[in-house]
Amino acid sequence: ALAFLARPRAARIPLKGRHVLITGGSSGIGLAMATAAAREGARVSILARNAARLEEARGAIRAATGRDVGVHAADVRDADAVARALAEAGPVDVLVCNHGVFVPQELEKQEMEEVKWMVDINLMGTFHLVKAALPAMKERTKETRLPASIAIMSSQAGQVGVYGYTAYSASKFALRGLGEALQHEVIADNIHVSLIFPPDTETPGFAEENKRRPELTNIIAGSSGGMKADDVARKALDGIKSGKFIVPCNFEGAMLAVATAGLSPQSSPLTAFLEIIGAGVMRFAAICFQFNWFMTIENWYAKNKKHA
Ligand SMILES: NC(=O)C1=CN([C@@H]2O[C@H](COP(=O)(O)OP(=O)(O)OC[C@H]3O[C@@H](n4cnc5c(N)ncnc54)[C@H](OP(=O)(O)O)[C@@H]3O)[C@@H](O)[C@H]2O)C=CC1
Ligand SMILES: CCCCCCCCCCCCCCCC(=O)[C@@H](N)CO
Repeated sequence: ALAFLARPRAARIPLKGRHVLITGGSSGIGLAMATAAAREGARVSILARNAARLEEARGAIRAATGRDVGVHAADVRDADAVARALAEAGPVDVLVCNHGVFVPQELEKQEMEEVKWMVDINLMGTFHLVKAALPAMKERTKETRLPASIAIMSSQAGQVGVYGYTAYSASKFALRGLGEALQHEVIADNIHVSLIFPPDTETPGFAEENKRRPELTNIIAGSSGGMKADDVARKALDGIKSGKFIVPCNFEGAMLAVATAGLSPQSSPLTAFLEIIGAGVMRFAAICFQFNWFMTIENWYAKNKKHA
């Protein structure tokens, strides 16, 4: 029955010879994805703010793959700049909205300016990109008759709220709402939406984050094993190519995907089956994880009150 029910229908989305545009492609996960996509024979464009870092990435990708990538300097917060960059880059087959910023801090201590900055880049920036890319993407799927993809980089902090991440988690949860609704709107044009949910990943951005990370954020996020950017990039591209809506990256991520399946689209009958069978068990696991996290918080506050 699930083979009949599962929607949208499974798709294979090839990368070879197609135009893949990756935001945040000058660093970390985005750079790893750009390199892997170029290696697979895609025509790759990368977009970020800093032109010097973009050129550096272009050199690194050329050294690693022998392929040249297009670079576009734009701030995703600037809708006009994004539209200009997309016009310059030409029609996209696979749009990867990977750009993102993260500064963890208890909300009480975090300036509203920093909260707005994270929401503006992580959430509003993704709206700007999709709006700018969609018209030409639709034309292109009509012409080529090949399925296209809009991939959005969330985070495991976009599946479960984590201490120190009120702003970041909010921006990443929001991307899921955007993605679920968008999938309804673009399926008629043969466009598949993928949401990617990595755990802590070794990147320049993560090294920066660690300088300011509250101890409790560290402990709770540590419930999921860390990954290397190349491995996240591999999982992300495989997920995109098979048109998966939810793309987990490690074992804990696979459990989280079942625990938070909700009303998400599911094209795989096998995964749908695992979600149905696993629902009760994973809810129990989730209760255990939350018990553990609340105990950790309680103990940490009891210990640190003495110093206050
Ligand atoms: N590393 C991790 O632990 C995890 C990361 N993620 C997510 O993965 C994505 C990539 O993270 P990671 O590789 O660590 O990040 P990095 O900080 O290493 O790289 C971020 C990239 O985004 C670009 N970027 C940032 N702000 C803007 C902007 N306003 N406009 C255009 N481009 C921008 C940066 O370039 P520039 O500064 O030049 O604009 C850079 O290329 C993010 O969405 C992040 O939330 C999810 C889970 C875990
Ligand atoms: C029911 C089963 C539960 C399974 C285990 C749950 C583990 C949850 C851990 C959440 C980790 C959040 C990491 C965020 C990383 C990130 O986005 C930052 N580094 C910023 O980039």
